[in-house]
Amino acid sequence: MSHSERVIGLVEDDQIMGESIVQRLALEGVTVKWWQCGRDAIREIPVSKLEAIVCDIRLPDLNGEDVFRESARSSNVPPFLFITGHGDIDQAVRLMRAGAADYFMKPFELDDFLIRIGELMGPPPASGTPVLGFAPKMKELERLLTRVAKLNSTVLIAGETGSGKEVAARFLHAMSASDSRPFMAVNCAAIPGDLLESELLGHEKGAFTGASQRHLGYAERAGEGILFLDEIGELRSELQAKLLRLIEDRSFYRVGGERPIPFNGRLVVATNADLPKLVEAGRFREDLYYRINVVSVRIPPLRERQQDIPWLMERFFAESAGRMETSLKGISSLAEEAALSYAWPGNIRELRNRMERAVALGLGQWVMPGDMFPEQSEGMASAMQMGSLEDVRQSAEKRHIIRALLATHGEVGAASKLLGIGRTTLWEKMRRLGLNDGDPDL
Ligand SMILES: Nc1ncnc2c1ncn2[C@@H]1O[C@H](COP(=O)(O)OP(=O)(O)OP(=O)(O)O)[C@@H](O)[C@H]1O
Repeated sequence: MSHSERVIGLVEDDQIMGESIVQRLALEGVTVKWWQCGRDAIREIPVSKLEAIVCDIRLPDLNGEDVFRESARSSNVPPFLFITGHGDIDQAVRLMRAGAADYFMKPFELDDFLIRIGELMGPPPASGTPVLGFAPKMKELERLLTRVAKLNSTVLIAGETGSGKEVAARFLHAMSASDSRPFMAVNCAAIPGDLLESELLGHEKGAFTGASQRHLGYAERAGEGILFLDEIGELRSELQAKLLRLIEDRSFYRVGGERPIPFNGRLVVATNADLPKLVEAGRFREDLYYRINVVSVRIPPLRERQQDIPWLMERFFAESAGRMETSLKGISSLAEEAALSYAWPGNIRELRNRMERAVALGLGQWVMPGDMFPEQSEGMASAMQMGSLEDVRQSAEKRHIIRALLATHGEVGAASKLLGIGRTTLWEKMRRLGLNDGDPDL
């Protein structure tokens, strides 16, 4: 369990028990607000933003049940976990019926107790500002990568070109405990095949003509950090075998080397190819595929997460406008609409490039569709003018809903209030406009 900057409450008068819980949770990155009597707890719980409360049943002034019932009056009561002695078991059961989350009978194993608290707290909340995207799929991906960052297994990131695989790998690195360690990115398709081995694994002096000095490869320079291999599907078969050995033995040989070099890093690989198909075609080793496919995540293409389009447009606009002299003040709604109806085959990279170009060349006050899509501006303008009233209404509605979702960090409930419609109606509209992934709770 690892929960940074998370706070739970503890109502416990026993000094030794209290201290051991506080210290143990501190090791897990959880801060504990500790009260030694019931009245103090009742007063402060409602204003303490707690994710869970651990409460002894016997307290010097009140009973744990009083603390629970008083706190339960507030609308946002965190889950209560009671600590009970043998004599209190009936009361603990009654409290569970009244809505308490669980109880632990003394004496208990602290590790089991911590696991239960971890379950009650749930995964860490996604931070207010998403890094990878606003769309529910991207928020889920962020949560998944945050969890995976704590492990040391190989991660396979699949996704179309330009969809943000490297950005996701860097996010994983930033979320891991070793974020101060190296992140070594290697694009297997960009380095000529005959050079890739020595770039990746290094070489000894004299290993081949021109090898005048020993060279440390990316795998070695990654140290205990991350070795990110992009376009893994492009790896030649000899190198596939060497990579398999690196994963299995956690060591490798520099070209021309006779001594195995330990690999202490974490391997993260990415592909835009369909690896199972490459395996079927005999172009990618099946054993290597299974080795790298321990944890796999897929980055959805931009067309499957339209909520992210206006958000990314604004980010890239601000970025480019901050770098260049421009008369532009912002993005027109027509440009936003055009971007929402475009398929983005080059995904985020294409969006970034198009926005950069628009800012560099745009002459008016607002980025217009023609600035972003010069190759089809005429066609688009006429398609827009000729669109049916229903099409126009739908695209305006879609844009407005996306704006509301952006303003409320993707909270459907809050967005529905902003839009003055019911949550179910908004949900239904989002489904119809292709703005959700089928999970009504997101
Ligand atoms: N969430 C994001 N926020 C801002 N920019 C992003 C995001 N995701 C990707 N980008 C930008 O989009 C471009 C492509 O991203 P990235 O290189 O991570 O994609 P990729 O899937 O690894 O591409 P390729 O398939 O070519 O290897 C980069 O300029 C990157 O900075």
